[in-house]
Amino acid sequence: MDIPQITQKPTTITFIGAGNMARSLIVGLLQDKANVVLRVADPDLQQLDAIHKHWPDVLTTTDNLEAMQGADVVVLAVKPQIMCAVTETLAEAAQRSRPLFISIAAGIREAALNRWLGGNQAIVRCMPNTPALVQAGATGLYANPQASEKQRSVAESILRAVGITLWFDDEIKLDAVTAISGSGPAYFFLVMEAMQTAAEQLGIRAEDAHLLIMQTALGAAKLALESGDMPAELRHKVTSKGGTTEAALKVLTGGGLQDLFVQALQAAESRSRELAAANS
Ligand SMILES: NC(=O)C1=CN([C@@H]2O[C@H](COP(=O)(O)OP(=O)(O)OC[C@H]3O[C@@H](n4cnc5c(N)ncnc54)[C@H](O)[C@@H]3O)[C@@H](O)[C@H]2O)C=CC1
Ligand SMILES: O=C(O)[C@@H]1CCC=N1
Repeated sequence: MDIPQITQKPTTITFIGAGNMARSLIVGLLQDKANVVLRVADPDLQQLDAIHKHWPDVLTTTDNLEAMQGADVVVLAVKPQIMCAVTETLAEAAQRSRPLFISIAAGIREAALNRWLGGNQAIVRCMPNTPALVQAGATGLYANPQASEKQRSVAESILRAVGITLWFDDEIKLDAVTAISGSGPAYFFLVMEAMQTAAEQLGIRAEDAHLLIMQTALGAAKLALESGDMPAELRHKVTSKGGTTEAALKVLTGGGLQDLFVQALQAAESRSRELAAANS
């Protein structure tokens, strides 16, 4: 991967928080053989050990400030509920060293982060999703005016190591992105679970049903991505007149599936706004 260098040296990226999302980004960066030095800080020694065992070159520490020293990029990968407490302890150092901050936290606005970090910081907010764990993520990004073009490129390169990226000029759009792709994997998993239960009720063995459903989900996504046809067109191609698919789709649409999705995504978007208001 071609990470644009902020300095002539490798880009030093510090992760504050060594959980699932941080680990997926670390794997992506290492697999891409990016010219980076990686550091991770987390108070949980088990999390640090898990990283050290697999990737001994990644520097690990329980001290956030130590990890941040001299870093070009600081990725804030802790839960939203503790973001305020964590960033306030980084503020003094941030005012001196002025790294690029990348926040992956759901529902924490740039203005709040900036204030907690002492103000006038370069910040990129991202909304990734869990398929980042297998380098198939989708991430929406927003940069504040303090972030330079080079810093935006660095942020994009880091997130591109785990999937596709899409920029938004308006931060508020990240609430919708959270509802669509941030939470989105859960919607598809729910469909898989529902199909699994139904298949077993039709007398198919659990492991056989699982295999058929996973491969069908993978195949449908691949076809939708690669065929050039829109999903509606692909659906029509599966649906023979008077056939089995038509019988099933009648039940799903008759039950109000499309409207349920509108309501579900609206609920997720509103919740993202509520979280932002509660953490501002
Ligand atoms: N799970 C998901 O689907 C998505 C999560 N996110 C965001 O990613 C962020 C991280 O989520 P996960 O990785 O799933 O959580 P996680 O719980 O796996 O990781 C959080 C890590 O932060 C560490 N931590 C706690 N206190 C700390 C402190 N004071 N300093 C440094 N580290 C500390 C914890 O020990 C833990 O290892 C969250 O803000 C979440 O909103 C964003 C998009 C999708
Ligand atoms: O459910 C949540 O709040 C987080 C944000 C997107 C995915 N998980």
